[in-house]
Amino acid sequence: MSTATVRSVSERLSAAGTANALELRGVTKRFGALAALTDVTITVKPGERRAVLGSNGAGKTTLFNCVTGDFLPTSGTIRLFGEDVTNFPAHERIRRGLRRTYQISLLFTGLTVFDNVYLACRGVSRGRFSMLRPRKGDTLVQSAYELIEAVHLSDIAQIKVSELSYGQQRQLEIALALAGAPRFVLFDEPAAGLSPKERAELVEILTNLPSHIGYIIIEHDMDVALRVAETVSMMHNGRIFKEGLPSEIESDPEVQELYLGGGHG
Ligand SMILES: Nc1ncnc2c1ncn2[C@@H]1O[C@H](COP(=O)(O)OP(=O)(O)OP(=O)(O)O)[C@@H](O)[C@H]1O
Repeated sequence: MSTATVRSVSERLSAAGTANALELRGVTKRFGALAALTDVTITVKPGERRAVLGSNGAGKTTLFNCVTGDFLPTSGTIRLFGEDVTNFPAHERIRRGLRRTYQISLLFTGLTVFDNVYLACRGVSRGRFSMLRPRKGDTLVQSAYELIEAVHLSDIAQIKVSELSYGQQRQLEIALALAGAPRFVLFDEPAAGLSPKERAELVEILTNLPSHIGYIIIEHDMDVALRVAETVSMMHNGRIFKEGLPSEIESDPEVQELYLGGGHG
């Protein structure tokens, strides 16, 4: 890692607060006899960008589902910005600044890019049941346009989602996840199905997110993951077996054997 990168990372971390963004301690999740997660302990600092990598069935999605509250862990604790949220429902975690994207699309394809983002902004703000049309000067309108710009879709803000390319739809999904000023985002395979050009754009979008927003990215594309993450956790069979900097992970023989050479994905 270069000196410039190290400096910008530490500056960002100190600007983002003191409590850890996310802390998992001894998290186990069983489905009947199957342990999808076993004794998972992870600490992510505020503003930190972490990749969680591992082969199919390693437990990555289950990890996300435990963090969001879609699943309750069988044992262990989960803290979000210092608060124990282990038994909190998903909406309480969203209120505390947690967001996620999904592998499946949740877009309204008959609406425009702007309408999708505006509705997401309304959905996480007060007065969301108002039937009034958005007005110029409305702060939510401004927020929606800022998010659209952040994901490089300004030129097509008034285009219907059904007319967007697959890559543009994935970019829009990132904008939806960013609605309502999140502090921590879980990105679930955002590069899946993207062309090389779209992947490069994704890398740019993620690396240019506001500095206080930390995230975990699950990604099968090692190249994307290692470029957008500052730290990496490797999973196998429901356990974290290695953590390190992208450069350390990339050159680690055990990782190479289990993941890079093992026909993952
Ligand atoms: N709801 C569920 N009920 C039963 N078993 C489940 C459930 N969800 C996940 N599993 C099992 O838990 C294990 C971990 O699955 P998980 O989806 O978390 O892995 P993953 O690392 O996300 O894999 P992939 O990269 O293929 O998405 C797998 O053996 C899977 O079959």
